[in-house]
Amino acid sequence: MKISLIGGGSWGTTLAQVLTDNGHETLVYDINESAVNKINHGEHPFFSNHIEGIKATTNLKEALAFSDYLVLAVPTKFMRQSLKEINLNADRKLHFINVSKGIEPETLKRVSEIVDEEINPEWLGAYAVLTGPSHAEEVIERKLTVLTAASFTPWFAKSVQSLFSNQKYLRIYTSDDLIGCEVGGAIKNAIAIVSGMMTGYGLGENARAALITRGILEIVRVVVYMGGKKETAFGLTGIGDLIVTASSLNSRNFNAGLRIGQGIPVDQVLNESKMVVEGVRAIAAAKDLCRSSNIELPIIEVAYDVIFNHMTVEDAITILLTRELKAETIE
Ligand SMILES: NC(=O)C1=CN([C@@H]2O[C@H](COP(=O)(O)OP(=O)(O)OC[C@H]3O[C@@H](n4cnc5c(N)ncnc54)[C@H](O)[C@@H]3O)[C@@H](O)[C@H]2O)C=CC1
Ligand SMILES: O=C(CO)COP(=O)(O)O
Repeated sequence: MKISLIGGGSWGTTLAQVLTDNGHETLVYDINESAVNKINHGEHPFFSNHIEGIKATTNLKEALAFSDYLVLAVPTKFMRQSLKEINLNADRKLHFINVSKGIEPETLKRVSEIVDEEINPEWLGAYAVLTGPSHAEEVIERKLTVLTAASFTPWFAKSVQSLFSNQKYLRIYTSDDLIGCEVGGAIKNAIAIVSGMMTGYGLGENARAALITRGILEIVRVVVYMGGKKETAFGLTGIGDLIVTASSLNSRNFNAGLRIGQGIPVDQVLNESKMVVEGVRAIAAAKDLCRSSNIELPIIEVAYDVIFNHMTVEDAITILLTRELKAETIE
């Protein structure tokens, strides 16, 4: 098959390599000319790995003419604008596979909802999210990875499953819980930033295990509040992705938190990150949910104060430790 990828960053280019490995033809669209040139010269724009058989363009019309299947791989901050441009240039039904992880803080919308709002029903075909524990740094080296393709449209979840699965290093499960998968993938980034902060501040593995355990419960609460299934949060797209992101130096979110925990000012950390740190917007979105609902997200609330209100990591930890003592609840 032919598949176009919108966004040729760390993840978009890596997934183009997966699809090429699987025998498909790919065309990557990116607004960054230097990234496009690198891809056309067989270089990954963000890693030192060579890539093979992938073409790239800065011309959106060319990418839309190439395929009816679009992989959406731009950071969620640019997603709405990118979809507006796709809608303006579309001339037939398109099927969307979103691989970005975030919730729009201004609207609390998931990517599938943004697609529904921005793409004219005439051009809107099927939609799926492909998500789970997957650092691009490992996938580009063809290290074993397992993901989930979720859609309200069963044939499309299966179609995404067979496009991306191979018997060498990538296995895809399907799910019908689109909401749970989208929300889990977004909120785990918030907890991953906190994990980095704690590590940067000097806490150890005991603290990280506690954070992952209590953090997944905050993810469950947001998933359920937004209409997803609790069980989904205990699968690849929730706990699986949280484990990999909250404990790896490959994670942009963990790394940003690490530097904040070491005392580097938040603005400096975010300005110096060459790649997207999605968790900052996830923290803002989840904090807003807290304000407008009665869900309890103590970890995300202190993370918000560290990122947006100059609270120190030390004070954030003190706030968590001095909460009222109570029985352990797993919900
Ligand atoms: N890097 C990773 O390991 C993984 C990333 N993701 C998610 O994938 C999404 C993208 O992340 P990365 O690839 O890491 O980001 P990145 O920062 O490496 O690359 C983003 C790319 O998008 C391009 N871009 C920005 N606006 C655009 C537009 N309007 N049209 C076309 N291209 C545009 C940029 O030029 C850049 O090349 C994020 O939501 C991230 O959470 C998901 C799984 C793994
Ligand atoms: O989503 C990811 C791994 O599954 C990538 O996480 P980071 O954006 O923190 O690198």
